[in-house]
Amino acid sequence: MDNIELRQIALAGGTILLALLGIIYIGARPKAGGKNPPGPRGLPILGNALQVPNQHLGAYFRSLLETYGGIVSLNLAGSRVILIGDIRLAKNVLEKRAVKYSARPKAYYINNYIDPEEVYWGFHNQTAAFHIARKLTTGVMSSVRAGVTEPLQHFESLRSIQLLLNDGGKDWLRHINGVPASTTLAAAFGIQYDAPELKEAINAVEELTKLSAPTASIINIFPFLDWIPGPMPWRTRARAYRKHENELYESLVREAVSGKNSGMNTWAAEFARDDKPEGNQSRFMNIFAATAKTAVALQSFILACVMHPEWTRKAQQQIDDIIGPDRLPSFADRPRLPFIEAAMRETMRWRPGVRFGLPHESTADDIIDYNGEQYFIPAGTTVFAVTWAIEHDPTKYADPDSFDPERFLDDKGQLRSNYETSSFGFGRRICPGIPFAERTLWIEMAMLLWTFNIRKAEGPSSETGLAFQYDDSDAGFTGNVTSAPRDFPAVFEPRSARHAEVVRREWEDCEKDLNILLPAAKG
Ligand code: HEM
Repeated sequence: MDNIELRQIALAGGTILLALLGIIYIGARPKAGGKNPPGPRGLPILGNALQVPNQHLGAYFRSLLETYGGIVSLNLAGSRVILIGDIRLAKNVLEKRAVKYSARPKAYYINNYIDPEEVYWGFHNQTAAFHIARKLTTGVMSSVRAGVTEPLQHFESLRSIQLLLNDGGKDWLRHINGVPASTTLAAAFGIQYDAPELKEAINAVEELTKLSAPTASIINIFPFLDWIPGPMPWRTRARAYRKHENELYESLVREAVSGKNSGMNTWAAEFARDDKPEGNQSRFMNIFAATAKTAVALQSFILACVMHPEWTRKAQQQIDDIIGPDRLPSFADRPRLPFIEAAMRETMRWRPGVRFGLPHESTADDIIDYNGEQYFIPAGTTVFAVTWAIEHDPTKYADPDSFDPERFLDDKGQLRSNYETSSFGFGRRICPGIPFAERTLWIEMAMLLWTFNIRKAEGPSSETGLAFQYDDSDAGFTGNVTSAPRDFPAVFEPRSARHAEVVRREWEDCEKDLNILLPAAKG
């Protein structure tokens, strides 16, 4: 849903509403028993639509929450939006009242053309299909929790580390992005990191991301245009995408279930098994090609190493004390390396990849109590839990823009027990991929810190002739639904010749065959 342009959509939506219906806007009025949450004053008809920026929506939402408190109401040309900037309230609404707050707002182009069969179940409401897909995902994630994918995740991280060693970080973004992409697609479909299908699957997700943006098609704004018969551009593009996508995923699932990858314990094989009560559900596998959010977290981690290197010395000290210079970290070391865990939590807090979560939609009228006030939330309200505000609440996180993993550690250097985060969403729609994402992040961060000192590139850039200006403010990040650091150079220096030699040796000796890394269950 990148390139979101709420303002344009709301503006056009509001205008068309007026023109077609000729109604006089009466505003989103409070009902008996509760008032509207506070928010900026809007215009007649358009409400706040003209105030909403096209980019950096997360920053705008955060500034509103700082001005008005932990809950803000916006009226986008008649559509009601609630922003939440307080984790207690987010849990109270999206978790305790999940029955009312777990739908997704509908998008015309996605629902009617891009994904009419609702296989990308994260976009859609809680239908029977959604419950089946979610249950199966919880099932594969329980084997992830049990460690089934850890050998694969260890291998993929080691692969990226030796690539970084070989080029000193010249192509670091590609190597780092490759980790979540090939780990997820191997676990899901058994795709090898060098298989052509990997690139194809990533391209298909990129196209889906574009097509699912609210601005992807004029019919999101003017659905009545869809009455025009014939080969309109939105139909042609969606049809081409669907055809290519169906062929791609059918072949990925076929290879995983009965073809060359069928010797592996993949999620596709699990979804396709027809001896379970739900039968073969492999059509829900497409969603697992999305790996961007994990990649963004790794990019932000590299930015934190480059711009705020002070903390890396402490992390490396702990790694040296526990592991020493003769081997790389492995998952077995995780309980003894709380600093890495804290650095991972701080990365997710400091520059969350999804700055205002994914929208939930309420399905029944509700009244919520907050700070002594009662607020009325009508059915059909879009609710955003704004991570960018929640994770930067100065009453909870001192100096919230500084990168400081130690805020998650107690006096003895152990992890504090009260950890909670908004970065993965809430309630019935909370990210089901957390166990997999966390393992990918942890092992990659541990290996990077063991092997390298990661620093800024010095000297003038060959392209501009000027020193590169590093920037961790909003301007240094893309301002879409997924907020990633803009490209920046980084140098990956091995901490010693010994460290480099150990990486090369472990890479040479490690198991590389996915059939062995992900063995199919016997019997
Ligand atoms: C650092 C990495 C990740 C982040 C920050 C992240 C974040 C999120 C967020 C914020 C949501 C929306 C939650 C809500 O609506 O309340 C979500 C949904 C989802 N995520 Fe993740 N995610 C990550 C990695 C993954 C991975 C690795 C997978 C799968 C292997 C995954 C699968 C999903 C799915 C299927 C949904 C839709 C759930 C639903 O609608 O019920 N995510 N994620």
